[in-house]
Amino acid sequence: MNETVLTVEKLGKSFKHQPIIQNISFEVKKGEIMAVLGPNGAGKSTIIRNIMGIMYPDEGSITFHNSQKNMIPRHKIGYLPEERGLYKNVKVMDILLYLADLKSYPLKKAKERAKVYLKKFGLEGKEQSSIDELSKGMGQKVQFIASILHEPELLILDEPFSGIDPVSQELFKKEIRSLANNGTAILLSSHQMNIVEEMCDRLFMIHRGRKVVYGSIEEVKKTYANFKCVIRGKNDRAVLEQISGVQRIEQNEDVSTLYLTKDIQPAKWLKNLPEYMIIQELSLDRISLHEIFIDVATDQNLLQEAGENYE
Ligand SMILES: Nc1ncnc2c1ncn2[C@@H]1O[C@H](COP(=O)(O)OP(=O)(O)OP(=O)(O)O)[C@@H](O)[C@H]1O
Repeated sequence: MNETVLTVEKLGKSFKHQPIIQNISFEVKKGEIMAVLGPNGAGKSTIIRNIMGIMYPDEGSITFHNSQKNMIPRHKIGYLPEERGLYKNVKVMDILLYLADLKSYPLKKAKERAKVYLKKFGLEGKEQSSIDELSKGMGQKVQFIASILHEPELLILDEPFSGIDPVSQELFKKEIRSLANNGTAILLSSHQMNIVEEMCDRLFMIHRGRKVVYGSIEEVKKTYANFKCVIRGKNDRAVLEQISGVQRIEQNEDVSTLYLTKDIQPAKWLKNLPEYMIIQELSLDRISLHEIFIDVATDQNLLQEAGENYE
């Protein structure tokens, strides 16, 4: 088991006596990508700001390795805030070196790494351009480079993919994965569920400031009905209700969606479908993280297996 880099324990924060986050506990381990998810206003940035010391928690503790609060070594943390923006009239290389220097990172090494990363992100030749001469996406790339230049042990990325094109998204994804493979602990907040599903190891989902889901992507999917089967064809609900392994049925005109219990074996289940069923089209897919998110965020709680209480 990898060593724990960040421990957030029972974190609580209120604004004007209104609780914003409550009893938030999770860990980020060396070499893993942990996602913090939740609908707008759920409290993701508040958690991140408390970790970064931009805000102080009312309750709970934040531990980096074994050191708490003001002992947290800031130079070992990289942070890409939700609010983008670097000094506008400063040159790209100058800002990168200045920020690395603030983290006490050696100048020569910072310059070498800056060149490598600028090339990687297609910004070769832009070293002497000022930030306001760059496009928004280019500026974001520079800010991302600034967050990783000093080789942080913990990297916190608040919505790293917002506002960047699909090609650049691939570059970001590749780089984030490679940093994790080299041991960086990564905490990432994003609204793009497909990306989270694809690249994160574990996730922590909050809703109205409280934990709703925490675990590996696999564990989370197991907690929710595993597969869904979509059938096009006019079938009576009564017929569908007799099929074993069906947890819940949704019908919309001729399309029926069957949410299946997690104990079914897909091939066996398909084989046992009644012969008299009308099937024009059929698909069997895993529930996506996107669907789980919508289920949680809209308070439906329909996808979670009946009787399960996810802890
Ligand atoms: N400084 C503040 N004063 C008062 N309320 C605040 C402050 N900062 C955040 N809030 C409130 O706390 C709640 C959580 O905000 P937060 O920015 O953490 O959400 P989020 O999950 O990051 O949302 P989004 O996905 O929209 O970025 C919101 O209701 C917000 O209005």
